[in-house]
Amino acid sequence: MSKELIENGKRSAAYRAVDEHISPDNQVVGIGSGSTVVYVVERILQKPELRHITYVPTSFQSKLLILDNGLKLGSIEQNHVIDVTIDGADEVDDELNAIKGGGACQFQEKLVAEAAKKFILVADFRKESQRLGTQWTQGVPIEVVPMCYKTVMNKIKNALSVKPNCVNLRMAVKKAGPVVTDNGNFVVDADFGQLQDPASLLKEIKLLTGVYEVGLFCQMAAMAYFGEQDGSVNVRERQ
Ligand SMILES: O=C[C@H](O)[C@H](O)[C@H](O)COP(=O)(O)O
Repeated sequence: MSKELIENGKRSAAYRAVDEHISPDNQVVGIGSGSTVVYVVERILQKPELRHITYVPTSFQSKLLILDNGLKLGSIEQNHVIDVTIDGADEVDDELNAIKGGGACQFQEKLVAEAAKKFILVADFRKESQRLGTQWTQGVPIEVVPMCYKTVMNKIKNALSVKPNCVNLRMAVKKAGPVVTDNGNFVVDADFGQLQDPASLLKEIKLLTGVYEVGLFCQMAAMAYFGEQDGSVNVRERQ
């Protein structure tokens, strides 16, 4: 798969979503995390009429993206109501359920998505599927409080109605030891194969003591934009 095709896909999805959902009437906009959202900010910067807007980040990466580009930074404490949040995804199904957290940002992302009147997903063609767990096979990202990571992993293996194929503590790449999130927690990736009922699985995992947030965003997005290999953008709308 050429990197150029993937980047073009991310860019075209992000540009279209900004064009259709962020307007000068907006006061507060949520900025997701990850590599696709970089193109969201790129498009915003091309529109001087969007400069007055306050942008609320969903991670340290997204905060830097806002600050380094001279946009107005806001916080969720100051802005409980957000006009629209645009974010990336690791996989999105037919009903606009999404797996998120490939970059370990799912907690703040969910917070900012929930505060938004409209939540929009942007992704390249690799993220589009009929059923979650088809394209994204690394597992559902689950943020856990460090002292309970072992007990949570055991409960995921033994106490849920769906048995996982494997459960891994996510390890850092350029640091010894586990990934540490922006909230000081660890991430466990639990592979359940294709998900038959993501909403029920989300509820079950969320109830485990020590779970901080689950990277399943069920029925939250209003629309998803996928940048395709031929340069077009496929738009899915929640029914
Ligand atoms: O934790 C990370 C986020 O959920 C990202 O939005 C997600 O991983 C998609 O990232 P990317 O746009 O880099 O594929």
